[in-house]
Amino acid sequence: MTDDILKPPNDSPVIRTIAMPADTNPAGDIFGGWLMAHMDLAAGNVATRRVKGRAATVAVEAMAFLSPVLVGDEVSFYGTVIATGRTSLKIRIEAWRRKREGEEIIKVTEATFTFVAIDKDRRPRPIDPI
Ligand SMILES: CCCCCCCCCCCCCCCC(=O)SCCNC(=O)CCNC(=O)[C@H](O)C(C)(C)COP(=O)(O)OP(=O)(O)OC[C@H]1O[C@@H](n2cnc3c(N)ncnc32)[C@H](O)[C@@H]1OP(=O)(O)O
Repeated sequence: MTDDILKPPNDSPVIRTIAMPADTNPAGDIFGGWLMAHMDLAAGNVATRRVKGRAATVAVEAMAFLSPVLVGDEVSFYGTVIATGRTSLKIRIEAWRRKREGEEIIKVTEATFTFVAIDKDRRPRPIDPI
């Protein structure tokens, strides 16, 4: 097991929430789609701050689910901009779970989202350099 599976990022999470019974699949575990939606939201939040305006998801790279999320888990979504192009940017999102009554934290999934800064007509617009 590599170190990055054992330790979450140092930054504050973009989103931290509790997995609820309404978020489960028929087997009682949390839906993968619930995680994906939160990851998109977290990446969108990071993108919106970076591009100082609207941004749209244009692509998501492969996502593997490493560990199930259970009802009552605290789930934290961390996001980092890893590359910036002319109008697009790539954001790495990691999701980590903590059991309700414990301190152990486990990586659940990770993925790289590509967002495009868009204008009022929903067309790509250049991203300001930092
Ligand atoms: C009232 C408002 C409140 C706001 C409150 C904000 C709150 C904040 C938190 C909320 C956050 C929510 C976050 C949810 C975000 C969605 O849910 S968005 C909805 C889902 N996404 C969509 O509907 C997008 C649909 N796609 C499109 O409209 C068009 O593809 C786009 C995005 C406008 C791009 O148009 P295009 O003609 O493909 O653009 P093109 O010039 O070819 O390429 C532009 C850039 O994208 C890159 N690109 C294009 N396709 C790809 C691809 N497949 N892979 C990688 N890169 C690509 C290009 O390489 C290029 O990059 P740069 O070299 O310029 O850096």
